[in-house]
Amino acid sequence: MPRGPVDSSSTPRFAGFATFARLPRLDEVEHADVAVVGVPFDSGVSYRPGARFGPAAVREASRLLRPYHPGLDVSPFERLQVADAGDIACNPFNIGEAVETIQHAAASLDSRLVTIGGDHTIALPLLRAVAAKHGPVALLHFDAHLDTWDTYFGAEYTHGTPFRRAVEEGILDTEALSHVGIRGPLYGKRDLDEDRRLGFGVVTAADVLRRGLDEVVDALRQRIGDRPLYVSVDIDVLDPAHAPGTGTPEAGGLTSRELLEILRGLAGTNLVGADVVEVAPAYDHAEITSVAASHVAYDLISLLAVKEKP
Ligand SMILES: N=C(N)NCCCC(=O)O
Ligand SMILES: [Zn+2]
Ligand SMILES: [Zn+2]
Repeated sequence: MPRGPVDSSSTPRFAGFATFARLPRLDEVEHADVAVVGVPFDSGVSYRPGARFGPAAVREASRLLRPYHPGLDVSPFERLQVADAGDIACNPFNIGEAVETIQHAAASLDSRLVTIGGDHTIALPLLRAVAAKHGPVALLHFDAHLDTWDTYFGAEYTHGTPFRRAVEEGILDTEALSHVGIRGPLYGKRDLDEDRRLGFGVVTAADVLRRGLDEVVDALRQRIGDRPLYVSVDIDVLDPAHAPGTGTPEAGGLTSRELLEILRGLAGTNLVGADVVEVAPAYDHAEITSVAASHVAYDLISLLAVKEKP
């Protein structure tokens, strides 16, 4: 029987250290099927800094999560041993070194990972670690931004470039790459052409509105099939009204309800790892963004649990 969260009906949920969802720490359990790990790194950002404080904010906001997920009909912490692995400590002054550190720390954890960022740079080393175990993976990328740009100021590893690097490195299955929630001004039309050339399909934020959730989910599921799937959620996929606490906000985004419904539509896919990135609490209000991110992480864990359902 897995060790679950602290019981909030006997110990007030606002008391004690904040682990994700009040789960045990990794060193308190023998083995974890799923580990929640923080990566407090934001040296790859192109605008507002502050996502280094994301993991701590999401853990704090996750105190109110409860153990049963009615939408997916699963108690994820009963079905799987889930534990909080703490933070990967990486060099804030050397992005290349930080990328290596994150890759090796992720690879050394013997659990499926749900990672809390940190800026989007961290998706690259996380994907490297996943691909080392599963081979090239399908990618479902929720974001306002393509994040397939080439370089910023000549830098290869930034929060706007992880998925171009990942395609170049051959760690993504280029038959099954999708962005969801794309919107906002670009540098030029070429951005879209190059993104398409890399193999990505785009579901814009407007598509979610106009085509509707069921059609979007069906199209995404068809593209994913039964391939091993990595889900990367940049919280700025949400409208700034739903996620003000982020570094590169863009108007016209998804509601948190739409995002959670799309995630729930992924039940039964072969999810192998996920991240939630770009929570920058200094720009947040009333924990709007970190609450949304904690629910996204909870849904991702629940998807992993549903997958294991007999
Ligand atoms: N990955 C995030 N959040 N943002 C990328 C923005 C890149 C830019 O400044 O154009
Ligand atoms: Zn973004
Ligand atoms: Zn991003």
